[in-house]
Amino acid sequence: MLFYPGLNQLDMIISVLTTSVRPYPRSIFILNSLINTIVVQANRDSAEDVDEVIVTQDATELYKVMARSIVFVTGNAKKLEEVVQILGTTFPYKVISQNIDLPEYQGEPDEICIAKCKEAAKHINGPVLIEDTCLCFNALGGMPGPYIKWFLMKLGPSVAPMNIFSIVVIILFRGRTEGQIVEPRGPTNFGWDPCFEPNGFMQTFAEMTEETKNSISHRSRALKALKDYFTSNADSLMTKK
Ligand SMILES: O=c1nc[nH]c2c1ncn2[C@H]1C[C@H](O)[C@@H](COP(=O)(O)OP(=O)(O)OP(=O)(O)O)O1
Ligand SMILES: [Mg+2]
Repeated sequence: MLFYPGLNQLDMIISVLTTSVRPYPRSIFILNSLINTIVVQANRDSAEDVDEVIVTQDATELYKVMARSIVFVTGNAKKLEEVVQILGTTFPYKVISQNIDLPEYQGEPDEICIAKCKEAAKHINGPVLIEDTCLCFNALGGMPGPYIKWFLMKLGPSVAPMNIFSIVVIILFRGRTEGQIVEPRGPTNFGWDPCFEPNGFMQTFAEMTEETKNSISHRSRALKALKDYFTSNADSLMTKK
């Protein structure tokens, strides 16, 4: 069961993240018992797409490893690249990626994230992490916000200068970076990066090094909150029923 009625939204999402102990696609878990029988569990028919094989003598250890995995569901390769970089090696859960183009929902950012998370959890049948990015123009009352993807597709990364802020909601951890919309400068390989100049910087996101963008971006701020939370609660979350 993925969602529990009666819990608040954050608890619901945390439940999605922590309660399943099923094996995930692209991983094979081998329980190598003391009498040397081997049990292989996988979600796929074939073992060709396997990312890693975990061998353990101990069923408890196996379930711990499985319970510590989260599938990041996104169709956006650049997001994945940044999330992996920002979370680094100290995040207490193993992040496995799955390329699924989830529906673009309508509504407030939190509602969109919850709908997207439920849909992702249906595909994965286990703990998932999703992200939805909003680019909000103050002068337009926050629009296009979650609909920025369609604006980008129709207009490209070039929009009239005006004050904006951007919000990323990752699960329900939020990160926000304020800045200006400027004439596009820098590489055009990631969304609206060329036309977003964060306050206090002379460069657009696109012109910055990855390290600089990742030190101030909406995404890194949301992921820092997520990481802090999961790092300080790793043991209790892992055993939460
Ligand atoms: O740091 C960023 N810098 C520049 N552009 C960005 C950034 N982060 C998201 N973006 C773009 C991608 C998409 O055009 C829209 C958000 O839509 P959003 O639904 O969150 O992303 P998506 O559909 O590409 O991937 P996903 O499969 O995770 O939903 O803003
Ligand atoms: Mg999307």
